[in-house]
Amino acid sequence: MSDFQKSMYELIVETSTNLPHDVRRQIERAKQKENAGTTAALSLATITKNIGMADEHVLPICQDTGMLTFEIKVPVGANQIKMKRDIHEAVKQATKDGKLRPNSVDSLTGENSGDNIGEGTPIIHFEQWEKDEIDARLIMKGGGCENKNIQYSLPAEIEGLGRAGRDLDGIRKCILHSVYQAQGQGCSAGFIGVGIGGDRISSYALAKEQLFRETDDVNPNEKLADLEAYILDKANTLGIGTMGFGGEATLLGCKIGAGNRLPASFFVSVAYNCWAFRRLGVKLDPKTGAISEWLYKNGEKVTFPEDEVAATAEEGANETREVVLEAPITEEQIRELRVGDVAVINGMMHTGRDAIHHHLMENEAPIDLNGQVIYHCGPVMLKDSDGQWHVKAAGPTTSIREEPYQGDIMKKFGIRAVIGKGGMGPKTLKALEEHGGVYLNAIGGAAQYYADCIKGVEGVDLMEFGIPEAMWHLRVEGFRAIVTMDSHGNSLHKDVQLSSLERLAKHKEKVY
Ligand SMILES: O=C(O)C[C@H](O)C(=O)O
Ligand code: SF4
Repeated sequence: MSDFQKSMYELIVETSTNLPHDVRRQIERAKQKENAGTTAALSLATITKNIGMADEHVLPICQDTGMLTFEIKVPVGANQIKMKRDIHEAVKQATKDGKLRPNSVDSLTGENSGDNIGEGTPIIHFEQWEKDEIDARLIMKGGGCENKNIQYSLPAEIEGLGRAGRDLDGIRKCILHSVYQAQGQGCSAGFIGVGIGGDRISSYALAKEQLFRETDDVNPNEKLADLEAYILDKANTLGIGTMGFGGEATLLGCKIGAGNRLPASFFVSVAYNCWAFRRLGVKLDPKTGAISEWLYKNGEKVTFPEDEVAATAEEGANETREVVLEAPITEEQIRELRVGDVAVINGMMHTGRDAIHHHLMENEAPIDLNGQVIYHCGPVMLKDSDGQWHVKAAGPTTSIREEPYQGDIMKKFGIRAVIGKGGMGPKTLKALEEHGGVYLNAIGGAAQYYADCIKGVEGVDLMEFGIPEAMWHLRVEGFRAIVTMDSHGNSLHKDVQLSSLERLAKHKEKVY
């Protein structure tokens, strides 16, 4: 099986860089629904441009290359120990080549292993079957959408929907609520896999398993097929939209599986996957380990036009105001910004995510941050032979994790703008108002699109936190992000959350 390692390397690279055909078709469908010129349409155009760029340059679609999970079916007698070793080598190589971000972090020390190999990572499941061939599938599910997974234990009281009992209607309420509670934070429009029954663990496993179904298949169980169609239809009336900016496309796929449960337990588990739905598979010759067939590549491969972002921006030009910002930014400049404006950033910005925010609470900053822009981002970086760093992927990370720190840090260091995704909460909103700060929402997952705006890496501090968590000093040009929280107490996120809750409550009445 000399080719097995090579095949696994190909599977990893392809999964990270080339979105499956069925996923592309769903994104295209969502695009048709959005009205040209709206923020939702502009965001979707950025997403599709990013998909094209990743494909063309063979680079990660999103900088968070996720928790690598391999599901492998093998004929009797296959050497699983050797296969596991080969997968580890392939993962290390793909990390070295910038196709994967080093994503394996020691939970106790915080140390990043640097090569994606660590206690429990990557996840590899083997199962024997009676067929002669090997079937290897891989899903790379990012941390932001993983954080939006949710598990319900019925009966339960569901926000907006009331009592959910141990029946199909109770299940319906849980699933609808799961989409509402994710808002835009898992980089909507997303896909969900649902597991009904089992114990807590197998229920979640069943949910994740559903994500391996083709997005346009039909559930053989009629009741579940009906529920899937219902959820897809109704979730798209919630008005959460792409990145939670409001709009028509909130959910792109819903797949539900059911297993038996214990008499005393009734779990409904939901695995939320962002639009950057990276899962592929291959069939392999068991003797050589060579790829004989790719999975999830049947039907039309939609490719997206390159110039659509510019065209969509133009169509919306009458409704949105563009403001150019370059650090150091003054309080007056910030006070002029309103929710809905598009900020175009030139000059310097500095990355800072979980470890940096935690660090800055207690320590001084490594550089003067007065009037500066902080970017919630953990990029994929590669060093060349001259010791110069290059950005390989650099989209935003979920900002809400910094909610306990952000306001204090902005005030302490005089930071004027933070860029991230998914929005922040009341504490930050209040600080923006008091201090004169702004929150800018970049398009989650658009890691190639933003990497292209980064024209130079001027340095790095706090590398001891690992590549994704270090503070990178980046020089950018034409980096576009939308003002979604301003210094006048306005928050698009708050508004969308409230209006989507009202819409959710319309589905309170019994359906099943
Ligand atoms: O870790 C990241 O870079 C992003 C993460 O997947 C997120 O969605 O917040
Ligand atoms: S940043 Fe968004 S697109 Fe990327 S892994 Fe996280 S949730 Fe998915």
